[in-house]
Amino acid sequence: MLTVAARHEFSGFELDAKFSSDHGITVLFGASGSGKSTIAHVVSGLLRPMAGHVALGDHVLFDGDTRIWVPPHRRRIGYIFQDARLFPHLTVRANLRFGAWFARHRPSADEFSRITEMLGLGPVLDRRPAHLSGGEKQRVAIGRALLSNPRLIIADEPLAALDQARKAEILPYFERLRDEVKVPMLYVSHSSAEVARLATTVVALSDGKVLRQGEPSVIFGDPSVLPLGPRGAGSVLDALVKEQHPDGLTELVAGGQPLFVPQIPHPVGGQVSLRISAHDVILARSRPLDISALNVVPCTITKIRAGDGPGAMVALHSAAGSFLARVTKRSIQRLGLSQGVDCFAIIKSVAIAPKDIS
Ligand SMILES: Nc1ncnc2c1ncn2[C@@H]1O[C@H](COP(=O)(O)OP(=O)(O)OP(=O)(O)O)[C@@H](O)[C@H]1O
Repeated sequence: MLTVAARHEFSGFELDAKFSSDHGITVLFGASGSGKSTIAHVVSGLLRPMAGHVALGDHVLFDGDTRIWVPPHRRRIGYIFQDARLFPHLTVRANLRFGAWFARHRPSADEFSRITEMLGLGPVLDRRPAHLSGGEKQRVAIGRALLSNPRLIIADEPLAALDQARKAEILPYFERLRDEVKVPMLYVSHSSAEVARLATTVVALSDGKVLRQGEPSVIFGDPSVLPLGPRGAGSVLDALVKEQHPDGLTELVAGGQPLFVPQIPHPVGGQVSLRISAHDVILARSRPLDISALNVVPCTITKIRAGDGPGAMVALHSAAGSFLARVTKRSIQRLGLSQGVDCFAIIKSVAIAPKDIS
């Protein structure tokens, strides 16, 4: 369990954040300048805050009152940066071993091959970083962090420097890390799509403070937690794969509600979480007939939040889970939408891309 309470001031910025996280991936999520990296630095020991308390389990890393301060190299924290930061003159194998050596850990041959296999690094072990793709470099950085036998891994925007194709290549490795490796991870991101796929817990930050903490489906179903503005908003639903249809669609079921998406490779019975962008949801007061969209979900409006511009965010509750819909204020008025009103959310199947499903 990671417990963080930190207060710090830079000129013009005040951090006053408190949260705790347990297993899996805890994502620090917020707009640029909200304090994500500052918190990561406090936890890793790169920054000593003015006051607070940081502990990993019963291991106190920092305590302002009792002046406990464990230096970074003694914290047993593996760090994954935006750029992989590998040693250019060392092979992949030597880079991986360096992580272990630096942490004074001697991984067994078994541990080494389990981790290199999990990250698909077998074929590149004898190459130098100059001969690796951006995605491969980042996989080596993940392996190096894991081989240092860490109590916690911090990944600071690990996908930010990669193009879309490389991002898609790396995301499944982080999913495997979350699901198969028992080391908890603190993951810094401002991409809501990334958060929706990876997060076990989201800590939403704004102006150096924790707005809310919770599961992604709860955080993204709340229109008041939009640190990135409406464009990044979307909800996360948990669903089961029900059937693969021969016309290229996969049928999911969420809380008894069928949802059709473009075919995904998951087996029938498998569990997935899917991100639905608030922009891809249309609202209707009555069930629309003769409509091309395949997903029509009965909902009740739980909250409406109007912005300064023409748009508004509508939070909806349905059997499938909580949704967000981005509509205009004019539509809200025209349809007579308000809290407690029943309506139908319409989602185009093709709006849910495979990258939004994990
Ligand atoms: N060493 C420093 N000295 C002065 N100000 C700093 C320092 N480090 C960070 N800040 C300021 O603190 C604020 C929070 O920065 P931080 O890097 O934690 O944000 P972030 O959420 O990680 O942003 P981004 O997504 O852009 O990386 C910013 O206003 C930044 O300019």
